[in-house]
Amino acid sequence: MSLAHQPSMWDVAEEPSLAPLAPTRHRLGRGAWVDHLPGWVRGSDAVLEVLLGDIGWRADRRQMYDREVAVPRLLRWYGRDEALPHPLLAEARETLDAHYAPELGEPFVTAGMCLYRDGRDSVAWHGDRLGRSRTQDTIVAIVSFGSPRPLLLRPVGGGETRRFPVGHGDLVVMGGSCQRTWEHCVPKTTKPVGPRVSVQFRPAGVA
Ligand SMILES: O=C(O)CCC(=O)C(=O)O
Ligand SMILES: [Fe+2]
Repeated sequence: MSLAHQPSMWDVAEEPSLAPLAPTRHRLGRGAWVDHLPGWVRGSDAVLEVLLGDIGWRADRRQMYDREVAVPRLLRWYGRDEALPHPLLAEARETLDAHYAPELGEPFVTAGMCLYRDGRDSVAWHGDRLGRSRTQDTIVAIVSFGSPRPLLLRPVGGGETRRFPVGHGDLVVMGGSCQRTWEHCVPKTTKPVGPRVSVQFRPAGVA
C-alpha cells in the first residue's frame, strides 16, 4: 500500500463530542438569565451535515394581516417520541437534563429546529410564550450549528439590547423569566452568511 492511500488523521472528520458543560451565566434582570457556552459541541461539522440533509424541513406560511407570507426560515419539530437525527443531539439533551434538573425540575422533551438558509432568513422579536412559559419560569436551551448569527435579547417594553453570538457548536440557554419578561430575535443580515441550524430543547408544554 502506498503511503498516499493510508488514512491519516487529516482525512478523518473529528467525531462530534461535548466539552464539559460549564456555561457563563449572564443575569439580565427581571428574573431572567442567559447561560452562554461557545464551542460546547466539538467536531460539529458531522452534525451540521446531517441537519442540512433531508430531515423533513418544512417551509411554513402564515397570515399577516390580509396576506399570507412565507415564514423566513425552514422548520422541523421533534416531539417526545421521535428519535433525533444525530446521536450527539440525544447526548446533548441528556447532558442538559442532568445539568439543569435542579433548576428546571423536569426534562427537556421537544427539539424544535430552525434552518436559516442565508442572511435573509430570520426570526422576529418574540418570547416563547405558547403554553406554560406565558405564566411560569422555564428554560429553553439552544445549540447552534453552521454560520454564526447573533441572538439578540431586549426587555419587554424597551431597554438595552443584549447580544449573544451563536456560532458552530455554541450553546445559549434562556432561563428564569426570560420568555415572559424579555424578547429575543435573530435579525436578518446583508452580510454573506451560510446556513445556520438552531436546535431548541424545551420541556413539555412550552413552545
Ligand atoms: O435561532 C434561534 O436560535 C432562535 C430560534 C427561536 O427563538 C425560536 O424558534 O423560538
Ligand atoms: Fe424563540
